[in-house]
Amino acid sequence: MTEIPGISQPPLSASRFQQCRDLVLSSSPSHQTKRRPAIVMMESDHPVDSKRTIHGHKRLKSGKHKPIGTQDEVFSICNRDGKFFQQLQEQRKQLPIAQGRESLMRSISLNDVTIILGETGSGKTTQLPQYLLEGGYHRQIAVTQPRRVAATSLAARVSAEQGQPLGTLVGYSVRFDECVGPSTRVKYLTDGMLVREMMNDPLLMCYDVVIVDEAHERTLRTDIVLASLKRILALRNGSGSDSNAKGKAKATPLKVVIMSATLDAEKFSKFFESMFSWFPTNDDLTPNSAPVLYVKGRQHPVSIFHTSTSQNDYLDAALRTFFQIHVDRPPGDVLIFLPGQDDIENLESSLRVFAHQLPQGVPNVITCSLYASLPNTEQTKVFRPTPPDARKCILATNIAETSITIPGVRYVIDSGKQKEKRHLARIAGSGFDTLLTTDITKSSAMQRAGRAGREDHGYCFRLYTEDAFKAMAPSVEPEVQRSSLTSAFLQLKVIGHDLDAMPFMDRPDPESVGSALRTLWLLDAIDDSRCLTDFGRSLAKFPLVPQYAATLLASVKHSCTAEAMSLVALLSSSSPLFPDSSSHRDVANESRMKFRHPSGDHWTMLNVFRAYDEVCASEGKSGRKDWCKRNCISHRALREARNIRTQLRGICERMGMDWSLSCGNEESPLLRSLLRGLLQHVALLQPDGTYKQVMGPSVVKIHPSSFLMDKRSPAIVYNELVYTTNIYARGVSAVYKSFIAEFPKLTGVRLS
Ligand SMILES: Nc1ncnc2c1ncn2[C@@H]1O[C@H](COP(=O)(O)OP(=O)(O)OP(=O)(O)O)[C@@H](O)[C@H]1O
Repeated sequence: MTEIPGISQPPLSASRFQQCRDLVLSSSPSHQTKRRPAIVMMESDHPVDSKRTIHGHKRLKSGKHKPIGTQDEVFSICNRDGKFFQQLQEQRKQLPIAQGRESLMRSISLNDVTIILGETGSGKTTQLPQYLLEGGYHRQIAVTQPRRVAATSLAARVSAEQGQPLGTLVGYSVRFDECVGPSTRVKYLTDGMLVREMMNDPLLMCYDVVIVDEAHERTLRTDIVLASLKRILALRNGSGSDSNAKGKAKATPLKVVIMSATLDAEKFSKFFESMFSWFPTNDDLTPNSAPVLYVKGRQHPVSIFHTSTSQNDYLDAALRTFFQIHVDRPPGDVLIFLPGQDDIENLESSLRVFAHQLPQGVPNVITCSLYASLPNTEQTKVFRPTPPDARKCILATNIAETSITIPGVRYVIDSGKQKEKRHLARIAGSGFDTLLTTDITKSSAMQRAGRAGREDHGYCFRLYTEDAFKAMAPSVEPEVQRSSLTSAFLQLKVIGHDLDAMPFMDRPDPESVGSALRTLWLLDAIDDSRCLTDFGRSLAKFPLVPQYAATLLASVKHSCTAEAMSLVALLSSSSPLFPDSSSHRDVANESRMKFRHPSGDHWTMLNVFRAYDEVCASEGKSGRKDWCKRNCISHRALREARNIRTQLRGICERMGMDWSLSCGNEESPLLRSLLRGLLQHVALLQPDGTYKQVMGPSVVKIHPSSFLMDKRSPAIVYNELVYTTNIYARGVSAVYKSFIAEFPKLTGVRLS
């Protein structure tokens, strides 16, 4: 892929923005201090592939802002005789990939592995599965995506293109949500769900083709899929060591396609080339390379702008750039990439304030957001049509970066920042997860730009200089080298992989490997010889981190499964139950106090959940929301937790567990179950009032937000550590030392 060289072109015309900004900024105390000039943007002289643009594509007359692809809409447009269906077929023919259909199909039929490098918007993700479907692959085709919003929206779009309701011919499968039927042939699923499927079907026998899309993201699950596919190919297509599997599987070879717009194609090709030297082979096996095919061109060009100077405050820069676009540029929605939820919420409230004060004649602004912890129903709002007299502004994290098309988006504002999860395996015994705000990579920048220009000429405004772009790392460090490996290793054990021999594309960090194996051993998921135990197999059945799955399984022994299910659902929710409210912390603390339980945070959380369940029984949607608002509690977290609890109940039922076992208000059974999962998160009181980890070197303090009454309890269990000025334990409950003594793996520890 070519880098975009910079040139100096006139900046965006600033005059009208200046006028508008003066007007709106004057009302905001935080922006009143000084007048800043409009951001000066330099346009790149090579908009993304304008020369290779294929013209002739028209924006749909009837569906100018139609949210093609949202689940609600698909059912109404799946009429194959309808005009809309015909228009979609015309659109399909215009996509650059259509010209290469024959050669793609030929390459896939001749090779076990094909690597496709195609520009953003060339049609890879939506079209290739349909070509395969129409080209005689009779069983299922899996298309993996790193993110759930991409999997669900793509399935809906492709269903519409096939003229079928979603969940029939084309479906999706993501954690806690599935929409497939007996006739489903194309399944869009997250890479994590494919790993889950391998736990029941290690050779993926139900699939003819597995397409690994957006492989450049190198998520942990993508890397596991890639390594597993290598093994599966040897067994299904070659002559692996497992002769039984070979007999059954050879008649049904598997085709693998790896796709991305910004891939280090050579690295992937080499990875698969070494496939047959890695596995034992017979003479009849012809070494098979992985050809790289390039899909040239995109439908519409994207003009790229960089700021002329670096911006210290990307939120302020995004705000000004948005209004600059809004006032100066023709219609089209705006997609702003920001690192995280906090930034999105901050910018959204500023945008709303300023949007209310726009001069007459300037279109309205509608804001909506898109981030991982937003419930599905909220996420799909971004696909809704924008009224003709308004401009939509979507504030998103990098979950909107790859694969998705948001109809109507013509402008992208890229902050150049992202949140990156890192596991610091060397810290605090069991390791420690942290979220850092970091600069994005070149590959991300190109993907972000690619979200514009899906339906028409697009524009991408980067809030960083061209030099900063050039200095960016080409691609992201693989997640396997910076994430906790505990859950992934448990899944690999269940699939039957030998961890030491697993052909990862990049070797994981040895410290993280050690830390993951230690955690699995402590949980009794693996034995002293590292073999998977029955308990470990049961843990893997839950879509939870193994620690919380262990708590849930232990709750049967302590007769508190109903409470444990609610607690782990809350702990697994992606939003915190008690959001930080620095501006009115005292009010928040006071209103939450009525749920306080003397034993600490876990029972306090449970009290909230119980009270919310009662509210749900008597109140409608708005009553529930009001109740949460009054008590300064996150409605989102509770709603998500209720959904997770329902899923867990289903799994418990399938496993023959009695989920109705309740301990009432007796606190010990739940705390003992919790301890079973969080053995590595136990600390003992020291004479100076701090706590020393039982299984790690760190001295920790109880986080100030904790509801624990006795801050000098002899022993505590906690959910996580946070690092600020000190190391704090967050989500804390007091436990008896006698509980800790119940665990033989902790007996080396002096408890008195
Ligand atoms: N939900 C949708 N609504 C409207 N148009 C869509 C939708 N999904 C896809 N398209 C159209 O199909 C084109 C190809 O999309 P597709 O996702 O297949 O491209 P891609 O090559 O996989 O791009 P990327 O690498 O960015 O995912 C888009 O540029 C857009 O014009």
